[in-house]
Amino acid sequence: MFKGLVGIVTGGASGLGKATVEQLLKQGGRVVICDLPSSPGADVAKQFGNDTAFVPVDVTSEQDIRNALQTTVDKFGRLDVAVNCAGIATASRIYNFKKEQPFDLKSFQKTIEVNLVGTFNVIRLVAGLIGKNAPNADGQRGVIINTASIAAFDGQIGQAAYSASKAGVVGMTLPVARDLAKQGIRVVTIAPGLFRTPMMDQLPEPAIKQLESSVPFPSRLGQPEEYALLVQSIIQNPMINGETIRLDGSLRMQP
Ligand SMILES: NC(=O)C1=CN([C@@H]2O[C@H](COP(=O)(O)OP(=O)(O)OC[C@H]3O[C@@H](n4cnc5c(N)ncnc54)[C@H](O)[C@@H]3O)[C@@H](O)[C@H]2O)C=CC1
Ligand SMILES: C[C@]12CCC(=O)C=C1CC[C@@H]1[C@@H]2[C@@H](O)C[C@@]2(C)[C@H]1CC[C@]2(O)C(=O)C=O
Repeated sequence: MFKGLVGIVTGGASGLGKATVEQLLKQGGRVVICDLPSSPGADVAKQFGNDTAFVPVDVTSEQDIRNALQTTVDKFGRLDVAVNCAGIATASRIYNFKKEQPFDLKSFQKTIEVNLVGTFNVIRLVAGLIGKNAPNADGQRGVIINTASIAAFDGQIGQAAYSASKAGVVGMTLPVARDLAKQGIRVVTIAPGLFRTPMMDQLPEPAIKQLESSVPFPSRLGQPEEYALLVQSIIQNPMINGETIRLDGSLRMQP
């Protein structure tokens, strides 16, 4: 279905990103996995075979993303789709009254830097390469897909930094889609609810069970493959643009 399609997936060594890489490959695409040098990205690429490459990147670095784009062109000749999955989850209350300690500013800045600035950095750089493609019959040159979170809308206690970073991704989706509309590049954001990934696996099982029971239906954590299926649908459907799609089993997070 995606024969000839070339994608970049940030955070592609783990969780939602890794499932996306697998789905794109299954559909006949070729994929560059971008993830931290400390990630298992090299092993993951080896496991997936010749239609993948791993480029160690920090999404906040311009040079790293330029290197990834150069590898994409050298190895696969073009870029059609970029999926932003790289992200970190942090938690802290705005003020700890017992310790008389305000939220650590560096931690806030780091969360914004990776989740928001990193996503922006990738979008602004991949747009140039996708824009070089010849348009299809519909005028489309490619698609950029971002990952926010339902925390962008229903931020819980302790999520000021994480929610702000993800709300920033939601907020820039429409203006960036408008910026790139003339070039025929679509921009869409997915806001996942609770998904079973290494990010979530850090929690003790009883906490996971409790989180599962909070999802109305289906009352379980989402599977990374279900996120990847939405990525596939977004790529396939040319009318989806400038929108954030919740993927959450109708969960609305409690305070
Ligand atoms: N798992 C969940 O329930 C949900 C996840 N999300 C978001 O989905 C995205 C993927 O999360 P998961 O797959 O669950 O997490 P994960 O922890 O399994 O994967 C995240 C990947 O991002 C990479 N990464 C982190 N910082 C990076 C940086 N500066 N540069 C490059 N790569 C970096 C990590 O090395 C890791 O491989 C994240 O943005 C997360 O905030 C959103 C809502 C729910
Ligand atoms: C903070 C949460 C929820 C409460 C808990 O027992 C453990 C947690 C750690 C992982 C967090 C949990 C929740 O806030 C939702 C997120 C932030 C989760 C990591 C990803 C997450 O599912 C998300 O981004 C949801 O939108």
